[in-house]
Amino acid sequence: MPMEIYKEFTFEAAHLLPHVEEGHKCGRLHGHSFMVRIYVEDEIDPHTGWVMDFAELKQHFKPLYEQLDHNYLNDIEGLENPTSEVLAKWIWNKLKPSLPILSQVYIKETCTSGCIYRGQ
Ligand SMILES: Nc1nc2c(c(=O)[nH]1)N=C([C@H](O)[C@H](O)COP(=O)(O)OP(=O)(O)OP(=O)(O)O)CN2
Ligand SMILES: [Zn+2]
Repeated sequence: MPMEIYKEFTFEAAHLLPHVEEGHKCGRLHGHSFMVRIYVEDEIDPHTGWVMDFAELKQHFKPLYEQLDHNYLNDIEGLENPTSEVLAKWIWNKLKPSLPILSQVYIKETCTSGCIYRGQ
């Protein structure tokens, strides 16, 4: 029976959304405390009793965290229009090749807004 586990990260970043209509609040430079959850799904290893060490999951996300945290997202290649949806796909595409059991990327941009991406 497969099990899904996750590791949660928070990072601070600034952005603006370049394609919103004139006067939209998100067209102005502003920042968020983003929350990201990385989910993986696989069988539980009968010896370790886990799907994957949470610390290993953290290692996978570390290079992306370093790129994102305290940065201006629009300057990052692939994040020129940094909506939650674009960010979720960007993280997915970066992680999936080295983390094939990746099952979901969850982004929380504000207390009340976010998105979930499960690949195509
Ligand atoms: N589908 C999307 N809509 C919006 C995104 C997005 O990434 N995807 N982003 C924004 C802004 O970046 C904004 O910072 C977050 O939007 P919003 O939830 O409207 O922010 P508030 O905290 O001001 O929400 P209230 O519930 O109205 O207080 C906009 N839309
Ligand atoms: Zn925003």
